[in-house]
Amino acid sequence: MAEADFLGQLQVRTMANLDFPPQYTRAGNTTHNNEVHSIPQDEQFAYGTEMEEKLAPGFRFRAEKLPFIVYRCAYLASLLARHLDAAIGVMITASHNPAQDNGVKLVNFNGDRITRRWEIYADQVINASDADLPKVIRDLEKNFQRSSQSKIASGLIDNAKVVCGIDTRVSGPHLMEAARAGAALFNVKFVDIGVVSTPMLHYIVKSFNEPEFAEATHQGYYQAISDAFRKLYTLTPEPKGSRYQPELIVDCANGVGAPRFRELLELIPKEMLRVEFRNENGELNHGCGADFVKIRQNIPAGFDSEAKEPKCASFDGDADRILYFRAKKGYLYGKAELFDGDRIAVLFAKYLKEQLDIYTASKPRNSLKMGIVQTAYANGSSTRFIREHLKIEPIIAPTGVKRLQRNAAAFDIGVYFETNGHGTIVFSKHFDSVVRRNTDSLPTHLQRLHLFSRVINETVGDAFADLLATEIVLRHFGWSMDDWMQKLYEDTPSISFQASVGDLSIFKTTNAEQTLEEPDGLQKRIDEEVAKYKNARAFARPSGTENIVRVYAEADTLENAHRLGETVTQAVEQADSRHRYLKRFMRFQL
Ligand SMILES: CC(=O)N[C@H]1[C@@H](OP(=O)(O)O)O[C@H](CO)[C@@H](O)[C@@H]1O
Ligand SMILES: [Mg+2]
Repeated sequence: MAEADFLGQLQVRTMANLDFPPQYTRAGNTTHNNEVHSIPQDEQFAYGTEMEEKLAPGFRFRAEKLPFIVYRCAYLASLLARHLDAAIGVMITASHNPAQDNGVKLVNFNGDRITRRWEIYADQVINASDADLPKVIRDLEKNFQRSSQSKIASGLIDNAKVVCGIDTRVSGPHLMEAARAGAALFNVKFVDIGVVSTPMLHYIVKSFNEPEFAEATHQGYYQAISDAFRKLYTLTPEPKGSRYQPELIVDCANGVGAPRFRELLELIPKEMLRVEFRNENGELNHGCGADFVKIRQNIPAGFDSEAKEPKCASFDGDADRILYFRAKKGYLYGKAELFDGDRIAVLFAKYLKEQLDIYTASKPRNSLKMGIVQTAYANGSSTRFIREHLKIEPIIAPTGVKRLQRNAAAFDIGVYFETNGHGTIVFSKHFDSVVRRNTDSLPTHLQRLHLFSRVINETVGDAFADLLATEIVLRHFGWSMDDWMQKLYEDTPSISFQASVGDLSIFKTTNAEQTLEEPDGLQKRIDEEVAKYKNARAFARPSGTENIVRVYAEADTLENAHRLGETVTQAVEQADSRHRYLKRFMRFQL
């Protein structure tokens, strides 16, 4: 098409006569059960926030709000796809939240989150009134007209596409149609990849844009990860006296883990790994799933609480988090003993370090640098183990996986995990050039590093990939669950509290959220309390997702951790009331 024609078309298309399907407007917003659920213009939304990034970017609400939001988000994805001439992802999920909720987030060309600039565009597009939307869109498109035109004119538009996935919620298929309509607004190809885990969507988007990475389909993802697992398995003989068990039970949270992980496992022979599935078809995230297990420290629904089931793992609803657990001995009411994100991270790091040390011994000048990133919530014993036994200084990053990932990206091998089980490993270009080469000609330790890096989903934390990686490493060490619990470190007793406060903004932290700069005097009080206990640590930080201050405390015994946590919570609440009192007093004075 001649450039002038295209320009003409684009101008016509982006003038105010744009045709929006009424069911995806604010006024006509229609839900999956065909009810009109209008969204008033004064209801405003935030994808990210202007000042500070949201911890969980995207939109997440009751599903009935979402049709018009998904429509507009998919339009924005199509604009980005056209601008970059690349595949862009739209994931429709509300993760571990209740079944009635849903959400949407966009995935950039490389499998990463979209940039800040695009988060701000998302807010502009979603918050526009129905009447203003054509103008908002036209103004936005002006910024990209040149790049889109020159690519189109030179015939390079073929890579632009919107790739959309949903989780298992009933509202999903309807929202998929809203996304299809949104992408059609800009005539961009739409690829419906159906019910997938969030990490599969990230992986498939990256695969579309880097065809050498993997084939961009469900099967391509299964194939790439299971191939690496099988090859690594053959390079991983079990040590003498091994107590490793190649079987476990998985809590699927009644989510996407059930159908998709079953398919992945079809490519792994039963003698390598046997998985029994639980919670496949019930109510999503209800009494089960990684978030439930972590917060309640309870055995999920569908599991025998009498310790008959030795090795269990739990996914969340969209399978981007994983925890291992087993029934805690001696508890009648189904308490769970957790093998959390910290323990998984340390297990991976110990394995990787072992392979790396062999490499470094032979090539001292061409070393690969490994780092481990945790948050302040990481159990103090895990941090000490990393420092003292692995001889690596762990980095403590502020809460939110993207912040961990950013820190991890500074290393050749960057392991990052949140305690709640969301994490993965990222690898540098230098790692690629040294390790990800023709596998067969490499010495065993490098082959292992290569294959391990392929079992892992480096785009984002992935419950399936993290499970397979954990099993390989347990087999490598010949470890049972007992060994995994006892041979690394013993968790320091810890407890979390929530303080409800009037104004979150008076709590200002520094030092990766471990120290309070404001309100004045509060940190000094916390320090004085911590000093009263052995092996103790405590901090308070405003949550980034809820209107509460979270308090975390650790000490030599659970009773002491509890006492410390309680005192710190009281101190936080007192600081809050004092602030409220002063504010009222000041108003009175004026
Ligand atoms: C203690 C805790 O679990 N915090 C969670 C929670 O953040 P808060 O800022 O603590 O509300 O939600 C985040 C986003 O999902 C997650 O990354 C983080 O780990
Ligand atoms: Mg999730």
